[in-house]
Parts: sequence; C-alpha cells; structure tokens
Amino acid sequence: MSPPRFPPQFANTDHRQRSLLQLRSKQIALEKYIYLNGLKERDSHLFYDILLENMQEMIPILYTPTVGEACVNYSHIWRRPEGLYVSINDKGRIRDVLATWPNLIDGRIAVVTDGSRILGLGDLGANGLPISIGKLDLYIAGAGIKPLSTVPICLDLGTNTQRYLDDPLYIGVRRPRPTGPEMDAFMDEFMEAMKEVFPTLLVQFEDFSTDNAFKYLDRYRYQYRVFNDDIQGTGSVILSGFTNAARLASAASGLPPSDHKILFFGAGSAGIGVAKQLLSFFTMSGLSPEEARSRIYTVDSKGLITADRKGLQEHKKFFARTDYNGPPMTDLVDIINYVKPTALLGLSTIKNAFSEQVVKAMSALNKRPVIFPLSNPSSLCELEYQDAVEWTDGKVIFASGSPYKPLSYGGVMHEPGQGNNMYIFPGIGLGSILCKTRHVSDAMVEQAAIALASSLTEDEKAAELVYPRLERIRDISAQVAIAVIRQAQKEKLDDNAYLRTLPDSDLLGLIHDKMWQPPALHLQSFTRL
Ligand SMILES: NC(=O)C1=CN([C@@H]2O[C@H](COP(=O)(O)OP(=O)(O)OC[C@H]3O[C@@H](n4cnc5c(N)ncnc54)[C@H](OP(=O)(O)O)[C@@H]3O)[C@@H](O)[C@H]2O)C=CC1
Ligand SMILES: CC(=O)C(=O)O
Ligand SMILES: [Mg+2]
Repeated sequence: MSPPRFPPQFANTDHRQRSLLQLRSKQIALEKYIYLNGLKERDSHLFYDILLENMQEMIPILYTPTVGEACVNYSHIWRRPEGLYVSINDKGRIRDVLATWPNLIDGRIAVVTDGSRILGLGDLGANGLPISIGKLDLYIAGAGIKPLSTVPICLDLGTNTQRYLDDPLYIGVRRPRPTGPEMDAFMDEFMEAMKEVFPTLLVQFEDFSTDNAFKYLDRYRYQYRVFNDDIQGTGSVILSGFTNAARLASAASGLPPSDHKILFFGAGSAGIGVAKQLLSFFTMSGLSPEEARSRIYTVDSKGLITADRKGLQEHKKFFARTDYNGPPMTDLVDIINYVKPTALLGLSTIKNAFSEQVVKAMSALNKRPVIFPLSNPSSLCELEYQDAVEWTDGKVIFASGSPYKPLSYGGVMHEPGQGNNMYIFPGIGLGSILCKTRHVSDAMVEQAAIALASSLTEDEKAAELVYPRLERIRDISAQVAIAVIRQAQKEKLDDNAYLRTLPDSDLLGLIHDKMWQPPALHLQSFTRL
C-alpha cells in the first residue's frame, strides 16, 4: 500500500502553524501536554522545531509546572512506551534490560529517577518517568543534545503511595519501596550495568528522595560520570541568581556582599544542596569557610535547625546553629526577626508558606528583600509573584522555581526570574560530554554558576533580571559548557586533548556547531502521519 499523500498546497509553515493552533486550542494544560507528546511521536522534528521557536510557551508544558500533573496522572494518560523502565524485579539481569535500548551506541546522557520525590509531589513511583523525559527535552532544546543520544530512565522499585498501589491502572510494580541493603544492591548493579552498556554516558540523578539523593551522589560520584541535579544543579543555579540578586540588593542598601544573611525554609536535598553551594558566594566575597557557614540559617518542619536538636538527620548537621539555645523557634516571622536575613529561600514544598506577615517582615528589614520561593510545581510555590510585588511595594528581588508572567505594578513592568536548574544542567551535560570528563567536580559546578551569573546582557541588567531570558538558553548553555570544560581541563579530568588546543572563541564556535538542530522540515516527514 502506498503511503498517504498530502494535498500539494501543503507547506511547512502551514504545518507549524497548524500544530501551534491545535496546541493553543486546548484549554487544559494536561491536554496540551498530551497533544505535544503525541506530536513528538508523530513527527519529532516538527515537535523540536516548534519547541525551539516557542520556548516560553512550551517549556512550562513539557516541564514544570505541567510535567508535575503529567507525572501524577501518568498511568492514566499513558499512550506508548517512551523511556526505559528498570524494575526491582530485573535485579540480576539489569545489564540485559539496559541492552534492549534501541540506540545503545549513541547513548550520551541519561536522566534517571526512582520516582520517590517528583518535584515537591512526593512518591509517584513509576509515574515519575515524564520528569526524565522533560529534563531531556530541555537538554535537546536548551543545549542541542541529539535526541537519539538521550536515555530517559525510571527505576521502577515500588511505591509507598497507597493510592497508586490501589489503582488498577498503575503501571509500576506493586510493592513497597526497598530500603537499606536491598536498595543499595540494586543501585550498585544498575550503575555497574550502565557503565558496561553505555560506556560514555553521563548520568543525571533526578528527584530521588533526600536521603538517597545524598547517599548515591556520595557513593558514585568518583566512580562514575554522574551528578545530582537537585543537589548540584540547583545549588549552581541559585548561586548564580543569588549573586545577581545580592548585587541589586547591595546597590540599594549599601551592604557589603559578605554581610548578606540567608535563611533557608526547607532543608532537604535541594535546600541543603543550595546552602552548601552558596558558601562560595561568601568565600568569594572574602569570608573564611567558617564565617561563610555562619551567614546561613536553615529551617525544616520543626523550625530553626539547631545543633542541640535530638535525632537530627546527617544532612542537616552542617548548618545546624550552635548560637541559639532558647526553646524551639517554629514561627517563620519570629525566625526572621531573630535572624534578620537579607534573603529568604523556599525549598519546602509548602504552598503560600511566605504569608503577607512573612514578606512584610522581610520588607521591614531590607530596602530590597531577596525572596526566592523555589518549590515546584507552581501549586507548591511558597509565594505568588503578584503577592510578592504588592506586599513589598514593588521592591522584591524575586525568583521562583516555576515560571510566573511579568506584571505591571505602580506603572512599571516587573519581570520575575525563574530560579530553576534548567539553566544549568543542559550546559553541565553538554560540557561534560564534549570534554569527556571522568567526573563532575564541585569546581565544575561552581564555574557553571559563575558563567551563568555573568551571562546577563546589558538589556537584562537594565531590567534588573537575576537570570537571563529563556529564549537565549542555547547561548547560555554554550557559555556554561565552556566554563565546565575549562575547569575539567584545569583539574585534568578531561579526555579530549583537541579542546585544550582551542582558544575560547574557537571553543565557543565548536560548541555551537555541535548543537543539534531539527533538520529543515520537508513534506516527506509527514508521510508517517
Ligand atoms: N527550583 C529548582 O530548580 C528546584 C526546586 N526544587 C524543589 O524544592 C522542593 C524541595 O525538594 P527536596 O529538598 O528534595 O525535598 P524534601 O522533601 O527533601 O525537603 C523539603 C524540606 O522542607 C521542609 N518542610 C516541610 N514542611 C515544612 C514546613 N511546614 N515548614 C518548614 N519546612 C518544611 C522539610 O522538613 P523536614 O526535613 O523536617 O521534613 C524538608 O527539610 C521541591 O518542591 C522541589 O520541587 C528542587 C530542586 C530544584
Ligand atoms: C526543578 C527540579 O529539579 C525539581 O523541582 O526537582
Ligand atoms: Mg528535580
């Protein structure tokens, strides 16, 4: 049978517009996600073509916030296999399961989640796969990684979420999650098998629950080419945004950078990962490591974290305060009035935790308070942008994990920042792949942050942005990638001698040349429809 024919008057631009029109005709965000997912299957080049042209519109669908909804409902909206599931029942033959992936030779980057903490939505089990897919779409769109070289993986290890175990359509293994030695043995076999099957692959750990996020990063970071996006990627992106925010705040207050004080609301993998990375803001401002640590305060569900608290988890100990000996301090306004922070960062998953009283307390202490409600998706964000602007009379320096739209207040347009690791991981991945680094070092992550912070254009600085505009993400990823490559070379972690011979301008050119572009659309590609 001959393939279906298309009317001769069909033109590529029509097809782009038709797809966009169909997308825009859907009123519900999850329906837009399902539509785009189908388009990717029918014609992936067209999908990436319109993604690159319409990032502001499409990234919030493919990534946070809508990807959160897609994950929560994944078993119900599932259409087709689109990633690799490695199940706890595959223990003993994980290598064979990985070897079923169709593009073994091309595999360069895998995003691996175990679904145990998807965004702030909790344990979604096997429904977590769309987060790996969404992150990899950002690698493709944001850093020009070839689609065929990306490997989305969800470890299907069970779930402790009863409603999924009870759901007849749940696509994952119906059992509680493994713990301790059983989980460790699975992860050891998985990582070993990944190295065997995909020898040059970079692994990005994504959305593991906090205990396992820290544990497996420590366990594998010098053994394999691996990094944890929630700890290191988020640390890097917030170091960058905070550096720019502190400059604006200091310009208003006259406060030297080293006098900033940061209060973290939320002390999980993201909160502590960011806090550790922000130490270098203070050390770069001239403080000793110990002085830097003293500028950071952390709060969890029990209040201000102090060293005298019984049973304090390991990852919270480093920032636990030894200079407060009073009764537990649990009210955020009290904590703010005690600490007197210049910046309040939310990584707590608690919607609207930054109430009007909280924001006004920050405003009373600071001419320009830095407030970053970073929890994802938007339904869990600690503070709406509109409230932040109104309650600070337009003075807030703001970045959130999920996107908000610019708004007008007091006759002036205000533009929020998006403090999301999506500005960092594509460049870290691209740089790591190109220079064939053996590991992703802390200094590489730090250099990525510095490159991102310095990437603002004059126009973006004039608009008082703390992050660049999303349309420039490929340029930004290229700058981040250069910084990552140069640092890997400095530490002799790289294995691509040619890149060492290139001056920065040529290296930048090479990076741009390596970025994948969707091929020019032509009608033949539609015969699959
Ligand atoms: N913007 C970005 O790029 C990124 C954002 N995130 C977001 O950060 C959030 C947190 O992620 P992660 O650290 O892994 O998650 P965790 O669940 O490990 O951490 C949440 C933290 O918030 C604390 N918390 C919970 N309830 C309260 C409360 N009522 N008052 C004060 N603190 C509270 C928890 O306290 P306790 O320890 O006592 O339970 C814990 O320390 C998620 O929403 C995630 O989407 C993550 C990565 C990147
Ligand atoms: C952005 C991200 O990685 C998270 O919210 O987990
Ligand atoms: Mg994450």
